[in-house]
Parts: sequence; C-alpha cells; structure tokens
Amino acid sequence: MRVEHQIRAFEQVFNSYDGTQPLHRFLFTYFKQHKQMGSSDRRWATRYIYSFFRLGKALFKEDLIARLAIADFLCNQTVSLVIEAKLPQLKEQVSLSVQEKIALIAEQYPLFKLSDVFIFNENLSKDIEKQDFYESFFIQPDLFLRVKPSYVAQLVQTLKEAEIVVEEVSDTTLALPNGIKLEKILPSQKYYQVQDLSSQKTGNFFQPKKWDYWWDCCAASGGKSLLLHNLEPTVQLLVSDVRENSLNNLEERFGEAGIKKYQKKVLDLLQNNDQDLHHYEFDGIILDAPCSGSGTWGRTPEMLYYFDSHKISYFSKLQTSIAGNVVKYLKTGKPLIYITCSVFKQENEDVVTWIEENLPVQLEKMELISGYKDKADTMFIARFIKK
Ligand SMILES: C[S@@+](CC[C@H](N)C(=O)[O-])C[C@H]1O[C@@H](n2cnc3c(N)ncnc32)[C@H](O)[C@@H]1O
Repeated sequence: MRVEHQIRAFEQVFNSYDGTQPLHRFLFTYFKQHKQMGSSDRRWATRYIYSFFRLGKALFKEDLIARLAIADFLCNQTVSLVIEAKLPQLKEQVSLSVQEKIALIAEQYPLFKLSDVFIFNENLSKDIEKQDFYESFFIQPDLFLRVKPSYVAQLVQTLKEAEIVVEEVSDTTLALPNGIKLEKILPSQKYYQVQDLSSQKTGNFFQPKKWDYWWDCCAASGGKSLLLHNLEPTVQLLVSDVRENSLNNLEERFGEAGIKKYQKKVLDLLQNNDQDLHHYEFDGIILDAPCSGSGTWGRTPEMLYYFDSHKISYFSKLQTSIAGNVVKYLKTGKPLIYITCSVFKQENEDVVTWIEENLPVQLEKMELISGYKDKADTMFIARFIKK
C-alpha cells in the first residue's frame, strides 16, 4: 500500500510539472497547495522526482515507474520502496558506485544508453569527457563556500558542531553536502560567500592590478565582482545588469561583505549605451554572459528533460551581441574576460571564434573548467586582450 501511495504522489507531481519554472520553486508551491502531504511524503516525492529527471531521456520508451525505479537506484545509496517493488533483484547493490550500478542497469536493460541521459551530445564543447560528464548527473553536486583564509578553521568548527560533513577543498574553499539550511548555521556572510568551485576558479583568469577600474557588465547578484574584490580590494568597480532586482541583491551582498565604494547601473547591453557610457574606459571587463546554464544542470536535472536545443543559438547570438557592445569601452592592452556556465560549443568556442574574427581583441587563453569531476558546475572562460 505504502509504495502505491508514494507512486501516486510521484505521478501527481510529475503530471503537474511542465518544466516552465525551476523544479525547486514548483515543489515549494506544490507542497504549500497540498497540505495533506506530510513531511515524509514531501521528502519521498522530492527524492523521486529529482532522481527521475537525472535519468534524462535514457530508456525513454520504458514504463514511467520502471524508469523511476532505475533512476532512484542509480542516484541513491539507500533503498526505497520503489526500488524494492520494481527492482528487487538489485536492491542489495544500491550502495555500489555509480559506474557499477550503470553497468548493472545496462546488463538488465539492453536498450539503456548512457548518452541518452544528456541528449544534446553533438553540441558539446570539445574538452568535455563525455563518459564522466554523463555519469556526473547521477550524483548531486556539492555546495561550495569561498572563505577568507583566516576564518576557515572557525567556520569548519561551527559546521562540525552542527554535524555537517565538511571538506576543505583548498585554503579558501569548503565543500558541503547540498540541501543544508546554511543561513541557520552561518547567519552572517561577512567571512564567506556561497560560490560554486568552478566559479571560484574563474578568478585565476582575472589578474587585476592595483587601482584598476573594472566593469562587471552582467553582474547579477555580484558573484564575480565579490571574487574580483577579494583578489584585489583596491579595484574600482562598475557593476551593471539588465535586471534591477539582481542588482538589489548585489547591493545587499556587497553590504554584508563590507564593500561600499562602487558604481551601479541598470543597462541593457543589447542597446546602444553610449549616452550612459561614452566617457568610460575600463582596465578590465568581466562578461559573465547569459547562457543556457547547461553546466549547472547537475543542480537542475529537470533541464535534461525539458530543455529545447533551439535555445542554444538564441543564447549564442545574445552573447556575441553583448560582447560586440562592450569591447569599445575597454582600454587597449587590457583584458576582456568571457565566461559561461555552459557545456555547449556554440556558446563557448564558437563565440570565442566570433569575437576573435569580429572584434579588436586577441585571445590570450581559454579553458573549460570541468566541474563535473568535482561535484561542481562546469564553466567556460576565455581571456582576450584589446588590440
Ligand atoms: C550568468 S548571469 C551573471 C552571474 C553573475 N555574474 C554572478 O557571478 O553571480 C548573466 C546575467 O546577464 C544578465 N543579462 C541578460 N541579458 C542581458 C542584457 N541584454 N544586458 C545586460 N545584462 C543581461 C542577466 O540578467 C543575468 O543576471
């Protein structure tokens, strides 16, 4: 009976969700509207729906609940009622590694193809190691903190006292399991920022100089600006975004981090902004471009199921247009940092080629930051120098 109850709850969630909003937001509203679901019901429905989407389009023609059982088996280290009911022959193997479990599923379901987990294969950036990348979808990424070095020990102790498993990835980075209510354990963000490991690594490309004037032109809530400030606190900053809301969040985060001196503008970079910017000349521009976000789908696996590949060329056009509109405000000899959290060639290498061919800059270096190996996001970064 209980397994049928869980399956019914899963089916109702699955049938009510159409992929138009992020799954976590949908679930928040859904559970509010279905008050009869107790905390255990909510927990199981959440585990099942997330596991289900992590399977992407693999075994698409199989029965829905058989796919749920397979997905739940691949994504979790503990047995569920659905695994017991639908895959009883594998329930003893649930704590094996993802690779071993994939091999077992492939043995029992000859039509299983790992590449169907991520069906947008032909579009991948060239440095993605496909096998590792596909396998990464069955493991939930970690939550990463960027911490001021002198506060690492203190933070680690507080987290351990709260019985959180914490890994010191570097002398400024901590990794925690996802789903922790961090604001309850570490309420002040004065000494740390939540920032993905790969996003932290983009800082290696910035190389700011003392008293430089930089523009973070797609700043959103300021992740890259905070990183830049951390690397070189004397840098003067202009932050802009088309969304005023995001800049309000930025203001709050900057306040908490103690950054007071910066300029902020709401700018649509698809428009001509000369009226606002004609006298500006920057020593560095960070273009953390709007993109498909495909390097972050380990956190939003519903996208494996609902993403429409036509959007890739839409983003690619947006990226080249924005690049074309910002480069003129860069001083000669100074860097343009182009960043995406995408795994698609059209948003990464192809945009780099377009920029090199059409704008007065020269590529210095580029890199795919393969977060899929580190339970982190996958990102792409290129550093150009203005000619
Ligand atoms: C990847 S996010 C930036 C993330 C941010 N840099 C960080 O580290 O947290 C891309 C941003 O580009 C902004 N954007 C999209 N279209 C834009 C446009 N036409 N002009 C300016 N900003 C735009 C979005 O609002 C979004 O905040």
